[in-house]
Amino acid sequence: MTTPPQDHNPVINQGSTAETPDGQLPVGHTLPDGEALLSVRNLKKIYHTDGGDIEAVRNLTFDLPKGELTCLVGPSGSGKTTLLKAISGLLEPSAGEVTLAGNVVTGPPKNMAVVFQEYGRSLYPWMRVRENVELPLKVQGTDKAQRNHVVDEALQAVGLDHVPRSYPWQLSGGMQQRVAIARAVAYQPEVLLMDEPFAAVDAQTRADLEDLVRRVWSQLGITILFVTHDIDESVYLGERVVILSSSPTVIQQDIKIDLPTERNQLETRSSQRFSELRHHVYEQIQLAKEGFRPDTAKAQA
Ligand SMILES: Nc1ncnc2c1ncn2[C@@H]1O[C@H](COP(=O)(O)OP(=O)(O)OP(=O)(O)O)[C@@H](O)[C@H]1O
Repeated sequence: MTTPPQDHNPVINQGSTAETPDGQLPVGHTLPDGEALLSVRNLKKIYHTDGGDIEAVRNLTFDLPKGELTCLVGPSGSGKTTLLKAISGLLEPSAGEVTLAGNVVTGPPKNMAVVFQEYGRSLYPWMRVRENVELPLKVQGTDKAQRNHVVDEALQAVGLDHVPRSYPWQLSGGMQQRVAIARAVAYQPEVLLMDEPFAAVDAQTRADLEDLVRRVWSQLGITILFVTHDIDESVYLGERVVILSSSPTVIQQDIKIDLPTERNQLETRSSQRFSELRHHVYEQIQLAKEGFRPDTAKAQA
């Protein structure tokens, strides 16, 4: 694997001193002007609670180029959801900013869609599958002919074109999550954020949904940021894995995943490279859990 060029000026470098495999990207690296679709700059989030302030995210910087599938992985409670909510405009950052296609995010942007873990709560039970998928397009004012076309395509993409008239509660958990993905895809977002979307489904369904996400990504060219605490999932899915430190979170490492674009649950997961990458990410998460912090390690160096 070749090490990518490191000539992007880091705004900040929260870099890890831990051993890393080839292909590690400079932490906190930024892309030249105009190359990033999504930019996170010095993002900080402090929750003010009765029990005191909780700093969840600390001065985090990274870029997502258009069309990349990136996984964010970190220990439980590290701040993954907080970061995703701030990126999606659902949570106001305490400092720093997020820009999407050059525009500062101050609320949920039109060209972004989010899929959450709780598919059961994200679908309207009184609406049929088709109506659920169609709803955001209706709200957006898309005309009926175009809506029909886009909804058909989205249902087909997730393999649910045979149940358009079912209600969500008539479907399995995995099928409901596919409806949520179809709805996000039908909306034709530039960026799709996914927050542990498969945490509540069984292992076999999870594997199918992972392949579905990669298929949708390669067919439609959407930029995807996928949050997970599952190390294997992050390596299998991502073209890049951003590892978060424990709370208050900073980027611990940023790794390019040099597995083939065509992935297969059996072959890819049993390949030597998958095992090496998985091993590396696992070690980093263990370090994070033990309290290793790239920012303090650097200060002490
Ligand atoms: N609404 C809130 N008010 C106060 N503190 C919060 C709030 N939401 C999250 N936190 C705190 O911020 C930190 C990060 O939480 P967050 O849910 O973002 O982590 P996470 O990595 O998504 O966790 P998990 O993997 O367990 O879902 C934690 O210390 C959490 O207690």
